[in-house]
Amino acid sequence: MKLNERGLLVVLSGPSGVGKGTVRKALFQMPNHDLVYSVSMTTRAPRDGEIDGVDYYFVSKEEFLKRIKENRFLEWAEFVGQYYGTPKDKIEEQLDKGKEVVLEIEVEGALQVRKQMKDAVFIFLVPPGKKALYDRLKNRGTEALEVVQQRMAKAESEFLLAHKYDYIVVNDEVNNAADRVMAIIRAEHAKTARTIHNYLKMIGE
Ligand SMILES: Nc1ncnc2c1ncn2[C@@H]1O[C@H](COP(=O)(O)OP(=O)(O)OP(=O)(O)O)[C@@H](O)[C@H]1O
Ligand SMILES: Nc1nc2c(ncn2[C@@H]2O[C@H](COP(=O)(O)O)[C@@H](O)[C@H]2O)c(=O)[nH]1
Repeated sequence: MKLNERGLLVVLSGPSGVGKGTVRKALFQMPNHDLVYSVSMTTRAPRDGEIDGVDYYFVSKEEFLKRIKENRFLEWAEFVGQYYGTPKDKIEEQLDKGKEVVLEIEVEGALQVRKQMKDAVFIFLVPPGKKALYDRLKNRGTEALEVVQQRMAKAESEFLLAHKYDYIVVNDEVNNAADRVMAIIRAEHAKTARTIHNYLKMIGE
């Protein structure tokens, strides 16, 4: 194994509706990247156009709870009445292949990952303002107004945890935000800590 071969785990997080999915898709359209997206599992119903295995793995609550018991998630959380989790099976394999693995997850789950994956980079996406966040959530039109309010209330507590992240990126304009995230990924990839991790792994420590 070469010293810099292992990939970087990138945790893209932030309040619902800030634009994590939109920015992530812009990121994946950039040339010359080695990113792979970690498809999450959820108990919520698919939205129009969402594809099982692409946007999420959609499962029943029973199936999700069974997988929690079997310890098959890197992290999981209950978010406004539904379960969401990161299947752990492919993550290490992809990192060992040198891929940058992108998780797009809410705050509670991100902080669980922080405890386990010391080499990961944590990015908190913020909106240009709370009104913009509300407008984005409402105009997306995927949730009832009551759920939009619940997600906005959740966002209030999530903003208080932004200091636990390595970077805060403002999603004012999608391509600008994606450029900032890519700059972070490139800079973090080059950091010495990962080289040491890989060196220890290489010599079997
Ligand atoms: N920079 C931006 N300017 C204006 N609208 C945006 C911007 N980024 C995203 N949006 C819009 O905001 C809405 C929410 O975006 P998106 O679904 O990507 O958010 P999210 O953070 O992934 O949400 P969730 O956490 O609920 O999955 C979408 O309708 C999207 O088109
Ligand atoms: N902790 C986790 N959170 C996740 C995961 N996958 C998605 N999410 C986050 O949940 C909320 C709601 O998502 P939505 O698709 O219903 O709008 C949002 O913040 C997602 O980023 C996951 O695997 N773990």
